[in-house]
Amino acid sequence: MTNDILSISGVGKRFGGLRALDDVNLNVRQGSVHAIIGPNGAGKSTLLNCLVGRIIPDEGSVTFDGGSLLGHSPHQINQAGIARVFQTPEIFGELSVMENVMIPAFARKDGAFRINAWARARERRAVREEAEHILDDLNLWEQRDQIVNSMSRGDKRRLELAMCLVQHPKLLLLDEPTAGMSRADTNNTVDLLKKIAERGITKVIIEHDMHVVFSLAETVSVMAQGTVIAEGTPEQIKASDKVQEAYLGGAHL
Ligand SMILES: Nc1ncnc2c1ncn2[C@@H]1O[C@H](COP(=O)(O)OP(=O)(O)OP(=O)(O)O)[C@@H](O)[C@H]1O
Repeated sequence: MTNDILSISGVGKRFGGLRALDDVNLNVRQGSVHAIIGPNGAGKSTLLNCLVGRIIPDEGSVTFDGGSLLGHSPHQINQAGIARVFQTPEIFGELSVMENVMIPAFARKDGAFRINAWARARERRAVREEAEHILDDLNLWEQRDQIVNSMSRGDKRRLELAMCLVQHPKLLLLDEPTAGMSRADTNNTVDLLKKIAERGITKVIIEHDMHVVFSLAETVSVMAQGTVIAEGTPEQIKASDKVQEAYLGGAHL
């Protein structure tokens, strides 16, 4: 399909004798919110690692925005427009909230800073305005001068989301965005993710919390034992016997 921003085809990965990924086929539509769910050990994180260059598949292809991702470093993949929100926030604890958001914003505009002093000043102002806008969107404006180490876990996760958004990714990978959160924080995160949906960024979400999955995703792919066993709308997935079976003994849909 021409409107797929990401196409994963026939991807396989072995760890010793274990087939962590086995002929994975998955397409993500431009602008959609696509969830990948599945019981523990299904291969979700391994697949995500293949998308960001941390793991190289043994076979198959991964195409993003018209080009192959395979053989590229995590940095190159990030530059190509894929940003990942990690399970563990990767932030600079000694710096303020604003400084943390400015770092990836400047990194994105890297080349522009070498032109001349005037262009640099203009760029700096534009970058700051963009950072301010995103902090406001993510309800972090009041905390802009706070040192990150002193923030709550939920606030740190929001900050990390801000740090991803300021890079203007074409594809945002969310790796269990609500892991370890209270129900209230989870609901806030869902609201925030809905709010940023207006930006039209394609999102792939790995998530165990079915409430989150069914509130956000338009398409759900279900993985089990290293492969995609079902795909459909949240309603189709909820009604699928095959999916219920894959989850027996695990999470309930
Ligand atoms: N680096 C590795 N070396 C060896 N085996 C690995 C490695 N990474 C993952 N595995 C194995 O590959 C399989 C898939 O793991 P993966 O972490 O991708 O599953 P998952 O669906 O993300 O699970 P969870 O929901 O528990 O995070 C598991 O059996 C896991 O033990």
